[in-house]
Amino acid sequence: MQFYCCFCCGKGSNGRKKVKTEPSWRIFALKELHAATNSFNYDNKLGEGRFGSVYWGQLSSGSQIAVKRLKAWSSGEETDFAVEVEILARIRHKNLLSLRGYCAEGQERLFVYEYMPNLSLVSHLHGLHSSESLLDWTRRMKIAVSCAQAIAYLHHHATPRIVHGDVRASNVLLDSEFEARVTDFGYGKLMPDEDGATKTTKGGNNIGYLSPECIESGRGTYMGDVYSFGVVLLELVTGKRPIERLNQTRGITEWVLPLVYEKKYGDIVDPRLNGKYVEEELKKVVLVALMCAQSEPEKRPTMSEVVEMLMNESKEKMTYLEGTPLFNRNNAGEAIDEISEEKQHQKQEQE
Ligand SMILES: Nc1ncnc2c1ncn2[C@@H]1O[C@H](COP(=O)(O)OP(=O)(O)OP(=O)(O)O)[C@@H](O)[C@H]1O
Repeated sequence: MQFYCCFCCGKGSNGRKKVKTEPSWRIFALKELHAATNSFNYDNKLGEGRFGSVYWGQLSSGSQIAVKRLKAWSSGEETDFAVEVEILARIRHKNLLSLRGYCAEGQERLFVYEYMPNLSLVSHLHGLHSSESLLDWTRRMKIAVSCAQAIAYLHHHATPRIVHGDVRASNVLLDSEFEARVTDFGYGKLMPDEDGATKTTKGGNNIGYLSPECIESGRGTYMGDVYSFGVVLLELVTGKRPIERLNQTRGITEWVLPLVYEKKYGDIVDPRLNGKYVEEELKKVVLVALMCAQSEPEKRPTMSEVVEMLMNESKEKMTYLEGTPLFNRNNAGEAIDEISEEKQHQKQEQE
């Protein structure tokens, strides 16, 4: 697992003193960000989320950035903001979209990120790029593994360890090589609600991604992230949204499970792939996804186990897993009960 150090100083492994290099993040002046984004011009706007609007920009060095301009900020929390941002900025992994810096002037609070030319996974599955079918099977597998590695890094290796709290397809950005760069981690800590609950678990576009226990408690958890990642995996291979609202609301797990009982994996896969996928890999992703998206948190694997399974699990082990109760028709009643319970929670959340 590769990660980068923010500051290179002190001695290297060969004992020679290293040259102190520029930190990989810094504080930006508001003036500089105004110049980079053409004064936050509407034409530069990439989109809008719960925390603010995101603008494309270009620094005088030529490098492209994405600037998130946060909504109204209460000035009383200035010190906390700087401290928390500096902690977040030190969390670096090749599949996390780390901060390049921030700006805190007057009432303005802005985050500066590297610009991701292939935008988000959601734009390829359901949005702007969905008709172009740029996500072939190889790319989808690469996204699955790199996204899992990023979340596993947050859970098991980052200091401090971090619950993402808002794992979903719109928070999986894609770099020029179509590798995942997971974003929006740590926001819950930075911007808690008045009642202390993390905003990331409240309302918004995360319906369908939240585990039953996170809906219940209003807080993100490690195992809640695992559940959400399972939903993202299913979305990635099926091309379907996490929740369908046709005659009735139906979760993606509810749609996939009966097809797994029937071993109809070909009916699960995104038709835009035109049948071009690796069957064993598809089976592996679907089974791992369903293990992650179980209602009971203690039954879910950890993110490091997920990475291990996605990367190394043998065909034999997958065949064995397929025979376990979770994927067995005899267990169908129980599994559907669990899903209905989850649906109930989601309905309550909507109300
Ligand atoms: N670094 C980036 N490079 C390219 N596009 C980006 C970048 N960061 C965000 N975007 C795009 O900007 C838009 C808004 O992003 P933002 O993170 O604010 O909202 P969101 O994740 O869609 O929703 P929410 O904030 O409610 O979780 C999204 O369409 C996202 O794809």
